[in-house]
Amino acid sequence: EQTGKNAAQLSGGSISAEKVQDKYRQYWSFFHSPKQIETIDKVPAFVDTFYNLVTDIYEWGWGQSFHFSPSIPGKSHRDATRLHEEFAVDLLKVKPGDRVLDAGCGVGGPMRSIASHSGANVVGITINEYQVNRARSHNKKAGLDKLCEVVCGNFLQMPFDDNSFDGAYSIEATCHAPRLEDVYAEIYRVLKPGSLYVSYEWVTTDLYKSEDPTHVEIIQGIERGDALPGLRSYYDIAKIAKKVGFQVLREKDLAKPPSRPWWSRLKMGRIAYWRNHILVTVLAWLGIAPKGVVDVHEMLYHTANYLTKGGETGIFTPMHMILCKKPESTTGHES
Ligand SMILES: C=C(CC[C@@H](C)[C@H]1CC[C@H]2C3=CC[C@H]4[C@H](C)[C@@H](O)CC[C@]4(C)[C@H]3CC[C@]12C)C(C)C
Ligand SMILES: C[S@@+](CC[C@H](N)C(=O)[O-])C[C@H]1O[C@@H](n2cnc3c(N)ncnc32)[C@H](O)[C@@H]1O
Repeated sequence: EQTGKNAAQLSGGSISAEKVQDKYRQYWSFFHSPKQIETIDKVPAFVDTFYNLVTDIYEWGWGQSFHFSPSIPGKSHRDATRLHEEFAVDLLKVKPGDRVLDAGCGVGGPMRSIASHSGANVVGITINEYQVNRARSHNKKAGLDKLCEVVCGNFLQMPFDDNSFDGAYSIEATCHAPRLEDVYAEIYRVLKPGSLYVSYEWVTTDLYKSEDPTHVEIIQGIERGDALPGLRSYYDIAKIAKKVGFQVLREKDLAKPPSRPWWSRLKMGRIAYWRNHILVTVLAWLGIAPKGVVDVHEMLYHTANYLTKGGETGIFTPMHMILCKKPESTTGHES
């Protein structure tokens, strides 16, 4: 992580440099014609395009774990991130040698902490091929390629056998699914009976009021800057988990006090964003970084502001935790 991306290596993921700007326009066209985003089967391709555009900037400006965590006084962001990841796998009660699924693994930051902490074998899946290559290379560098495997695929139709995992987790990833029941049903299918699944969900909280235009603007800003087909309410998560057959063991918004704000890291970065903006603009002007990178960086800057407002107003959380169990006997679903 310390020797990660530098600005001169910014790219458009698997998109060739000259097409980055077009792909950025295509990304926005999803929001300009809402019908497209409602066409559920187009969402994975739209999410893939998004991650081609942002993966390098995320790694460069945030690190290898593409998620938030509550800040912890006296601890670095890196340690706070790792503890948030270890908390997830501790809930799963897996042992060394068990096989654990990471649904939506990014470039594998969480996978590596979780494998080292638990000794379990982690299999990650991501829709984005560029992330697969980055994750594999990081796993190798970290000496964790024996414990960590990465597969390119869609978590709505996973290339894994039924009942083949001893545990599963998803960190800030299932928010990209147009219908949460589809990804939860897939995770349910691949888990062995009696195994646990934990997810950190992006949701609107009970403070969100759909009749308040400021609230609507913040939530739309988050959706547009983060490739989300539509944020769900916290209220729907457990209902959907039960619908696909899970027993819900625990549910908690990990952002609520006494947790410290997850958005303070975003707020503190204001000066860094300006420095980054200048750097990206100069690199694009010199022809070193692809042209569209400047637009993508600007979009992320605005997204950071919407996310901060979502955190400050309390109408949004990126860490609504749900812990589920696939029953030992799977005949008949709970209502
Ligand atoms: C879970 C998801 C991603 C969450 C976060 C990892 C990212 C959300 C917004 C991102 C960022 C915003 C501002 C960028 C800044 C302008 C740039 O200079 C450096 C990178 C940023 C800080 C960037 C880093 C990652 C985020 C915090 C979603 C997609 C479901
Ligand atoms: C915000 S990133 C989080 C990554 C990782 N969990 C982390 O915390 O670093 C969301 C991830 O979900 C993946 N994803 C989104 N939709 C997907 C889909 N339909 N199938 C597989 N992966 C998907 C993205 O490719 C990305 O890797």
